Amino acid sequence: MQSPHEHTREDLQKVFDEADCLCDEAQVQEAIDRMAAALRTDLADQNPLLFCVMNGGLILTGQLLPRLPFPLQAEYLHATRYRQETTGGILEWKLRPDVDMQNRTVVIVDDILDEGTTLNAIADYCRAHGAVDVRTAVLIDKQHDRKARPGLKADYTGLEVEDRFLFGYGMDYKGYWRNAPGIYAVKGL
Ligand SMILES: O=P(O)(O)OC[C@H]1O[C@H](OP(=O)(O)OP(=O)(O)O)[C@H](O)[C@@H]1O
Ligand SMILES: Nc1nc2[nH]cnc2c(=O)[nH]1
Repeated sequence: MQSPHEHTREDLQKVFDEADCLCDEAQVQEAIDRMAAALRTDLADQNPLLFCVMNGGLILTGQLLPRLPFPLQAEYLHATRYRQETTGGILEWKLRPDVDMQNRTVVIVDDILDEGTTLNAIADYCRAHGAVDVRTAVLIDKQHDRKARPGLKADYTGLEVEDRFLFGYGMDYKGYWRNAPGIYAVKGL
């Protein structure tokens, strides 16, 4: 793995400056509003247990939670498949959830459903640990035919985006630019 110091501030700024903005902040905010409305309709009386999938799910979770004004329990877990690379490998658990899921409605919140392996594995883990209803929520669904199962979708999706390497709103470019205020595609990727 590269040390962060191998990426200079100038190089990282160039990645941002040359990237294509696929969805601006207003579009992302509208998408989060729509997701929150659907979650309120479906889950307000379910006392759900919501997991933020670190690190990428951090921003979506942080922006969804204040839009969900009903009793829910918020926790986090950490699973990674890409580390700081642009292609995925085997799912690695960095922190498994440490909370009783027996008979709970669980909502898993992540930034992106790409191939779907990460969300599938987390959902299976929650069901195996007693969750009775597992819902998945992602800001981005990347459009291609490499899904872990044909037609795989999250229960709640913010935006459908073309098959490029993306950063922003939680998604990283080599550990950077999770803070980019929109959905960006790296030039040439
Ligand atoms: O649908 P998939 O092909 O499985 O990819 C999606 C996953 O990839 C990213 O995580 P990553 O492993 O990069 O970890 P991060 O959240 O720390 O960036 C993203 O946050 C999702 O969890
Ligand atoms: N940052 C980032 N992480 C991902 N994980 C799966 N696909 C992507 C992507 O396009 N960008």
